[in-house]
Amino acid sequence: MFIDRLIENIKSKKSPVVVGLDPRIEMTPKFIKDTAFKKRGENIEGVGEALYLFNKGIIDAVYDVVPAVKIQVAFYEAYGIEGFKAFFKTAEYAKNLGLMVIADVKRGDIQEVAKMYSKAYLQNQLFDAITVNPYMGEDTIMPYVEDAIKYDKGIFALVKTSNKGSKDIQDIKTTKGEYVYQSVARMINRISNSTIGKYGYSSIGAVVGATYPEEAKVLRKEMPNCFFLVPGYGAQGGTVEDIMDCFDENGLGAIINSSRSVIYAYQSPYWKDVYSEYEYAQAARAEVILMTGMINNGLVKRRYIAC
Ligand SMILES: O=C(O)c1cc(=O)[nH]c(=O)n1[C@@H]1O[C@H](COP(=O)(O)O)[C@@H](O)[C@H]1O
Repeated sequence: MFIDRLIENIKSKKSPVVVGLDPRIEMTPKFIKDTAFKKRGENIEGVGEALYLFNKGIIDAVYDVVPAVKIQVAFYEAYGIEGFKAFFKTAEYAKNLGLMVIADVKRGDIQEVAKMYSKAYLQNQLFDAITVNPYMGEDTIMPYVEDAIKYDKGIFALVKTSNKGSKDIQDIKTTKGEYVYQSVARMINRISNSTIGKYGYSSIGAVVGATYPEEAKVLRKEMPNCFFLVPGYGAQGGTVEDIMDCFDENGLGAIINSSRSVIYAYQSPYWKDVYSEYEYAQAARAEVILMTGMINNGLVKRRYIAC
């Protein structure tokens, strides 16, 4: 089952860290752009090649220390077909090195359309899981749930997102006296009952932002079946302390995504005097190892089991 494989990958890598492959061409090291543009031209094909080469370097540097990567489709979709090629090639490269691949596509639409999104990603062997947006209602996420079960995949449904404006809608009080995100959490936790693995978690998980630790603490209790995908660590301000309540006492229950803080670690004040842009991938590895150590340290301090 997807969730059991994810947990076993976390245990074997001793890390709950997910590297977010969200590459920006303007932040790509010059030596990579030079190589890509020489090969494919200084055009959209060259951009696609540069994004792929950048990702390949990061994957080579981290595949043995993290369980999964998350590839946010917008960074590729922006470059049309060439961007999509880089997206799929990146997924394939990561998969071949044993990483689990989360396609961050945040889909949501009426059932008939959702079926096609599900066909595109959950029925594609390159992807282990996708992110979905459940705010259009239960019927709209059922095609993903059905495919997750049928094709042994996972989904992470947005519950409490990391952005500032997540309060605008998600924190509205309902007539039942709870927040909208709690109603969504209840719906997802109920649906997740249909596919529980041997560690007690479901392949139907939730996205909970690192930037809302109080809400995460409540949600950990209200969604006992659901593994959390936690974005917002690092660049968006989430800290180790902020994510601790996303875990259970066995050190399970959450994977922590960091995109910018890892892939551009070589530009950060912390690493910029240590690694040059030629060593961007080593810097990403150093950052991932540091992040893993800090999280495991935090878990041990709580007397939880480390990953
Ligand atoms: O679903 C997500 O992954 C997601 C949900 C959310 O609430 N907030 C959020 O930032 N994300 C994603 O997590 C990543 C965050 O990137 P960094 O801020 O660079 O670490 C991006 O790929 C976002 O699309």
